[in-house]
Amino acid sequence: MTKAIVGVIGGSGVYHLPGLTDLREEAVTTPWGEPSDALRFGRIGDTEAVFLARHGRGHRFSPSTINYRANIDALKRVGVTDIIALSACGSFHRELYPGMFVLIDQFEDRTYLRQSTFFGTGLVAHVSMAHPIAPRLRRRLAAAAQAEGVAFKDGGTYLCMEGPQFSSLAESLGYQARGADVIGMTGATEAKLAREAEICYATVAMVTDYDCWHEEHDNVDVAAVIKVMNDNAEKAARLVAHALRDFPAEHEPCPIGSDRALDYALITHAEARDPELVRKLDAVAGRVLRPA
Ligand SMILES: CSC[C@H]1O[C@H](OP(=O)(O)O)[C@H](O)[C@@H]1O
Ligand SMILES: Nc1ncnc2[nH]cnc12
Repeated sequence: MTKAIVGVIGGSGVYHLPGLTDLREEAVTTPWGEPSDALRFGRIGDTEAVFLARHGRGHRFSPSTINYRANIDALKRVGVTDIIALSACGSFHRELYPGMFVLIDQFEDRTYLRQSTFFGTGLVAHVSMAHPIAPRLRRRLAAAAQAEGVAFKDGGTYLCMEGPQFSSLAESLGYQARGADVIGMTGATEAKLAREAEICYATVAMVTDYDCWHEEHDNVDVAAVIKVMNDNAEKAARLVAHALRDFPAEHEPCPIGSDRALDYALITHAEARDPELVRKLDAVAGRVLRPA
């Protein structure tokens, strides 16, 4: 049996997780460098949880300079099986208003300045990203939102831009026309790495603004995002606490195989693998790389 341990990644405006009991903090180092912050271990109900501030406390890292690989490796290294990612986002629909949550099920990745894979020369892997969000985890979040009376939309596409600047009007209208529902700068990179690390991943996209396309609303700025997030922090904490209190003790196998993503992904022949890269992958891919 694999014990369920839930990682919670807090984004803009979420640098702590209220409700974590038996709190303990540990700086975890990884072969990919330093995570954004120390991991904070604790529990909610009987469920073990680990909190990580994506941008670090004080918001030190920009979406392009976050060491996503170190963040995901660190969570994997301490046994995290499922990640709930909390993310602020802009909305492309009038009915997805600031304060509403979207349990997205798709990403479009338009980033270009980050490391979004653990693999490469010496060990090539191609995992499926057809369905980036773990459906069972998403259902748990939907049930928790429902039970807590939090307004949410079930499903949606998150367009992940590089940033750090917000979009131009032409870009915003273009993303809207191509069917994106919300926009942020972090989710797709994290989801790809979580999939490679065989961790179930689901995003709570919290709408903070209408980007810059809505004639009756101001163009997004940081102050607006943080103001809505401050108003929402308590709602997000309630949703997470509810989901964790109801979490099963044993990790449930993912129906789409997020937790076995490497079963058919490695293509480099054993004799052609770079031993140094194999060593770096001890936590992320140990399940399939360790001799039987
Ligand atoms: C502060 S506005 C832009 C910033 O907010 C979002 O952060 P996160 O996804 O970590 O909640 C967005 O992705 C940008 O990083
Ligand atoms: N409009 C927006 N664009 C990109 N990232 C965001 N995070 C919050 N609002 C955003």
